[in-house]
Amino acid sequence: MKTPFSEAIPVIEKLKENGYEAYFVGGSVRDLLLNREIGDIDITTSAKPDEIQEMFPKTVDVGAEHGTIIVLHNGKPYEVTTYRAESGYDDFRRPNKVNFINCLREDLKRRDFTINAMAMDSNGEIIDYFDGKQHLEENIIRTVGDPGERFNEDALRMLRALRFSSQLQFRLAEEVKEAITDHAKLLDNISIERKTVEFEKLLRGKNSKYAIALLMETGTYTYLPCFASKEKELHCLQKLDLSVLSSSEELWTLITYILRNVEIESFLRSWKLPTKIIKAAGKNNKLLEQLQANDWTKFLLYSAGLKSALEVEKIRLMMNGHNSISNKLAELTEMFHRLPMKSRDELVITGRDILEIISKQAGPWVAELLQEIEMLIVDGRLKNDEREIKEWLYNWKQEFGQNY
Ligand SMILES: Nc1ccn([C@@H]2O[C@H](COP(=O)(O)OP(=O)(O)OP(=O)(O)O)[C@@H](O)[C@H]2O)c(=O)n1
Repeated sequence: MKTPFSEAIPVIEKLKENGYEAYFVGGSVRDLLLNREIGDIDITTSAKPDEIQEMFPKTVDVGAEHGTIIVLHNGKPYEVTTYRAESGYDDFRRPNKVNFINCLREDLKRRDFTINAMAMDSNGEIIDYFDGKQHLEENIIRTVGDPGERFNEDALRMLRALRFSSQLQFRLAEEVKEAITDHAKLLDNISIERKTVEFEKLLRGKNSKYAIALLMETGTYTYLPCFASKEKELHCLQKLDLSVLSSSEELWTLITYILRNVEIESFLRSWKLPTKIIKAAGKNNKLLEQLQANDWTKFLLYSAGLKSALEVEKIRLMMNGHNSISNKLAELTEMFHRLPMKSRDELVITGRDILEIISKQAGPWVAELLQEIEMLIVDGRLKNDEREIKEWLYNWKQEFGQNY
């Protein structure tokens, strides 16, 4: 049977044939031992970036200065990174100065958590210098060595600790929690893009409730854009089962809905989110507002479109503590499919047709009339048929035409 690892073995073998050491490392080894779905496969090696590039026909230089080259094998990308070693990456440019053979331990020592600091050779043998396996069994997150040192090397690791606690449903070791509390301020130096990725994963993990509690307990939440005084809102997020969310659009719609008083666009821009998400959250919040007064009507569903309608409905159901969300969403989907028309593109007449029949000067009234026709069709009171609509327009002209 092909597994993500067996497909990657030729990459390791090639490195070894050329006299280098090479191992699987990091998250993929952790996830294999946890029986979780395997994400990206990372390989660590004693070969230097230029040597990796020479050995494989298809490579992408994604950060040779940090020792990382992507190797494409059978169309799949593998991140191949030269051992991180004490002497630093600078030595890649002076290839004869360092010999990376036997530096695996050094490499693993520089990783964030013991559960992420295991390697696996091409025979499936696990190399575990820092008790990662034991900590996996104990469901605990511990740093490799001193937590303060690891967080000083990269402050994002503090948010990673919280995100893993949520995704894997692991506890944070007491000394890790304390070090995060002491070093939280270092998060000021971390780019917002990196924080956003971790925050999303943290919220969408299985134990977001615990991770949000940790955000508050360690004070790290104050280093997230616009969250400094939002304890009440974080408590609110904590009460929800966020694992039902299936997209970033849904997540950020929910967050902005809970925050209520923020200016949505500038808030989301401060998280450097893509325009697509900013637009969706803005539109969805307007819908949520409309739905506070009334339930779905055919026309509201039509105007929203199925994608937004489902996003919004899921959030409404979550907030109301509903426990049969998928049934309700299926009902709404059915209601959408029963609509006589699903989008304006399907409308068989245009503003030009209206002008021809009514023969008055163009103005906002044309768009208003088009919308009225759309509403009647969506409501099932008029057929989306050219002849019928034109007949309706002639009648309209007779009745109201003079007043326009
Ligand atoms: N700030 C970081 C980021 C990553 N790593 C190391 O690099 C590996 C790969 O990192 P990444 O791909 O970001 O995360 P994964 O652990 O693979 O987890 P996931 O794929 O679920 O994001 C980690 O396992 C860890 O050993 C680290 O030490 N410090």
